[in-house]
Amino acid sequence: MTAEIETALTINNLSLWYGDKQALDAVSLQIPKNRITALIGPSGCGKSTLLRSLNRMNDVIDNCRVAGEVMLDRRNILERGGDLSALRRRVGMVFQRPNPFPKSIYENVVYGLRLQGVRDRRILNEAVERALRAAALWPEVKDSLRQNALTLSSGQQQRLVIARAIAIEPEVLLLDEPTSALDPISTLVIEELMTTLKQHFTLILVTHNMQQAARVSDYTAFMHQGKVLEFADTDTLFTTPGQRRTEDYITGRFG
Ligand SMILES: Nc1ncnc2c1ncn2[C@@H]1O[C@H](COP(=O)(O)OP(=O)(O)OP(=O)(O)O)[C@@H](O)[C@H]1O
Repeated sequence: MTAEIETALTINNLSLWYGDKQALDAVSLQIPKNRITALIGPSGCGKSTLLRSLNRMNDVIDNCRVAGEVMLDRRNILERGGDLSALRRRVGMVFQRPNPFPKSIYENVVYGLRLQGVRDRRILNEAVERALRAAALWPEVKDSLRQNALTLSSGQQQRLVIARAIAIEPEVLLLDEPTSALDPISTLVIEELMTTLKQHFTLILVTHNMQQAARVSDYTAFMHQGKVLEFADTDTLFTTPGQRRTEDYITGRFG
């Protein structure tokens, strides 16, 4: 990685077990700031587990044990006793299926701000417009902010969920297969959106779609059986992979 690129998150020797099953095995990665990093690899290799570790979503799973460090600004976010809501304000997450709340478009976007105690109507209005513009949804919904979010199409719902995540201005946005439930046109809209969002946020994207990883990401980590086998800038990883397994996977020979 070139020297001028800052690091948003540093993962040191991260291992994770679900009961006796080891799902992550000594993962170390430096996630570049204001870039898109894709996590790819065959089903069950640990992509979602790694992503979910970065805002401690695995905490709720019984029998889940972690070792290692995830450093965000020189603090290990895995330390016990850390403030989880503060962490999730800094590291937001978007899931495979759009999951807006059954509330108005407006209330979805201001949800996190209201939790933080923001009441000033002007601040909330500005945040709604800013987040919806950033999520490329404003022109479509600006006249129907009081409409129930569940009346939107799935592609619009996913952009709304992204607006909800970015309204509280996290530093890192985790995206777990954010387009796998969408049609090709909505997928392209979200892919374009990701490339504009990286100006303000660090994005980490789990995807099964090799073309998507190649199209949108700046860096790619190839995972296999809980390990990161290869991490490189996306062009290098896709054109001249350093490992035989990476090559076999990206050319469709396994996985
Ligand atoms: N809650 C859980 N309890 C027990 N085992 C789990 C749990 N979640 C995941 N696993 C196991 O951990 C391993 C890694 O799973 P993970 O979902 O992280 O992989 P993945 O690469 O994201 O897979 P996919 O591409 O299929 O979504 C798999 O063997 C999976 O079965």
